[in-house]
Amino acid sequence: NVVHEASGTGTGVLGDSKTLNTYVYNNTYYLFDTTKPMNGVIETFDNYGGQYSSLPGYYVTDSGNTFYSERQKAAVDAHYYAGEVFDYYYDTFGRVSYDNQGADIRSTVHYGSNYNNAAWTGNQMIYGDGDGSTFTYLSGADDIVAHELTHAVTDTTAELVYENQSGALNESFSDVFGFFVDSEDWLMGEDVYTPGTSGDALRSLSNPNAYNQPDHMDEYRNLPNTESGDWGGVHINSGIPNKAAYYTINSIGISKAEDIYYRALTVYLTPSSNFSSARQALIQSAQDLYGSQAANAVSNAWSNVGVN
Ligand SMILES: CCCCC[C@H](S)C(=O)N[C@@H](Cc1ccccc1)C(=O)N[C@@H](C)C(=O)O
Ligand SMILES: [Zn+2]
Repeated sequence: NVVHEASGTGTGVLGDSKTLNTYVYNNTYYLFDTTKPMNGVIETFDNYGGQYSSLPGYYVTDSGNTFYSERQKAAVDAHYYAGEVFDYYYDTFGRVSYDNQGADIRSTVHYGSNYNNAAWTGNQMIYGDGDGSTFTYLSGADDIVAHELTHAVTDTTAELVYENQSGALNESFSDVFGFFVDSEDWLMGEDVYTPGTSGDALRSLSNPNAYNQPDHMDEYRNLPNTESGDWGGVHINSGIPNKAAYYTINSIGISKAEDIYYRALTVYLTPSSNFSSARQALIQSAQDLYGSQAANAVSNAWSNVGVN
């Protein structure tokens, strides 16, 4: 409520300064954003690598509403970018939080030990610190935050099963909306990937091959549906739908593409959708919204990656 709303400042993972929506109570400021519609709050926690508690951990607080410490950097970005992704879905599609019902958006930073990953647990986002070589704090990249929060959108809409082709689609939609939120480049995770090396990334939508992903069905990797098989290669075969998205966006533009991807995800896709049914869902969404020229562009994009 308004009497407790406050505006703080923080230093992000990359050393940048950000304004934060905070909450003040008993002279303590919390990373707790109550500014969004439908009473959904955005709240950020630190669980100290699980040393003292499981999830979510402890609210990130500061006595001066100034979140400048090294430890607070990951929380500053997790909090700020969660708000940015909320705003993206609300401003672009009118969607109120990931469930369209104003669900609270909860993040925990400093998860695990040198954890080179981030995830949606089914209830909240978690961000590792990285090992300092492969990754630095993973919440420092807005495309990663958008990737994880899009899993929550997928889980409340298409519910694409996280294995094989439906799982690769699940991963791809998270990457594609990561691009839509951070559409300055086709790279994924570049802001926090290999802090010692510039210009590289974990994945590329424009050139999946550059990071050992297939970009055509001829290169589809039939991996076992096990953890060591990346659940049938969900992070590998996502290169194919990612490349189709690259072609689609290049031919019809970001604005039309994001509407088509959102409609496919929320209206047509189902838990067991495969690449071919995703192609059909996107063609139908394009036809519904923008007619046959856009529908043909989508069809061509998927033909270019060998999916018909
Ligand atoms: C529980 C473990 C599996 C969860 C995988 C999460 S959803 C995921 O896909 N995380 C992203 C993080 C990311 C996103 C964009 C850019 C960089 C990194 C991911 O791709 N993780 C890779 C490292 C993986 O799990 O193989
Ligand atoms: Zn993912």
